[in-house]
Amino acid sequence: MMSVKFRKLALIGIGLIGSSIALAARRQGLAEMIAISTRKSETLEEARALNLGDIYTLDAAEAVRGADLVILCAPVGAYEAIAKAIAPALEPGAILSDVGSVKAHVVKVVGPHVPAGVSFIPGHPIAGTEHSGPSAGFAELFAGRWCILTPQPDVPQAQTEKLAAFWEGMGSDVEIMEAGHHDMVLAITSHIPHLIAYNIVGTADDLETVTKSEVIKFSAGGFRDFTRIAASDPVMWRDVFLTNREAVLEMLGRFLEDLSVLQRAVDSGDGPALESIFTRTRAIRRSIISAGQETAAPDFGRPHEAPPAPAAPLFVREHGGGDDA
Ligand SMILES: NC(=O)C1=CN([C@@H]2O[C@H](COP(=O)(O)OP(=O)(O)OC[C@H]3O[C@@H](n4cnc5c(N)ncnc54)[C@H](O)[C@@H]3O)[C@@H](O)[C@H]2O)C=CC1
Ligand SMILES: O=C(O)C(=O)Cc1ccc(O)cc1
Repeated sequence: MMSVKFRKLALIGIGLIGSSIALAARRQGLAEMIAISTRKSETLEEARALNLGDIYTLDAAEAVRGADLVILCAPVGAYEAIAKAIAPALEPGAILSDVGSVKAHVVKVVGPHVPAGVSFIPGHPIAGTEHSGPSAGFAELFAGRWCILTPQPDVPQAQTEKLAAFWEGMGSDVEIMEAGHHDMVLAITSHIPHLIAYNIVGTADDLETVTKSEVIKFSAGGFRDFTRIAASDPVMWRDVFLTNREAVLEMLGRFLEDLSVLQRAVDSGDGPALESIFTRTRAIRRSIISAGQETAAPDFGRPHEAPPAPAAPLFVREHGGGDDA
């Protein structure tokens, strides 16, 4: 594994992800100096009290001046304004990256502001929690987790390798992907699951026939898991759904079709259909576990192998189903 040390790492935004990068980069000796910039002075003071960096400033351009690695760690909706503000201060030879949960939008709004000679390599660590803010971070967050990089066409290979070495230094495995494809993959594996969690917790809260105290008192494991996800940061997730609209709507369409298959099976008392769907999904969960991807409790050190893809579509839709339905 290639080892790397950046001269000055600038983190713009210092919540869960920014603070985890600061802690991991310092622990692993991946940067000589860490500059931190936030929008609000309270957050900056919180970061200073936690001793997350070496330089603290409310001026993002000042943070990136002289930096050879700049990582945007704010909600995606703030990126365009940040890109405009830092563009004149970015040094030739620097790497500009980010950690946002969507990628095509980031390429679209940040890309036009990137000066010549700066390598723009958007990224996304597939690691997080439902907590937010500078005190939520921890150095082990990225260990054993994937980080997806989406290098832009004219970026020198050596720069991508340097950024990959940085993430590997924090314990991640790196995969290179095209931004639009990333957004499709994450829409189904992360964005739709969050939407479902926000919805089910809201629905349960709105019921008249079942009281709030009954929901709390009798919430079984499944519902509790949903409430954890539904506690995720509202601003960050608002921005995910505003900026990955197309991929989310495409996957949501598929999801709703499959949900109506289940609805019909319940309505008509079709036991064999229900059992067959549940048998397939149980096998998928077991294949993920046997590949070492998931454990019963959160485990930040687990390895990750892609689970085998199911051989056939899980749901048979009325119009015949199939991958391109
Ligand atoms: N929370 C998670 O589990 C994961 C989040 N991400 C991505 O990481 C990014 C940051 O997320 P978190 O650290 O979880 O959020 P967070 O809410 O913990 O932190 C965001 C930080 O950004 C800064 N900020 C907020 N608004 C800003 C603005 N308008 N201009 C400049 N700075 C601003 C503040 O310092 C704030 O503390 C997001 O783009 C998100 O999509 C990626 C992987 C996992
Ligand atoms: O807390 C959880 O279960 C998550 O799903 C964390 C997460 C949230 C957003 C991302 O873009 C990546 C990972």
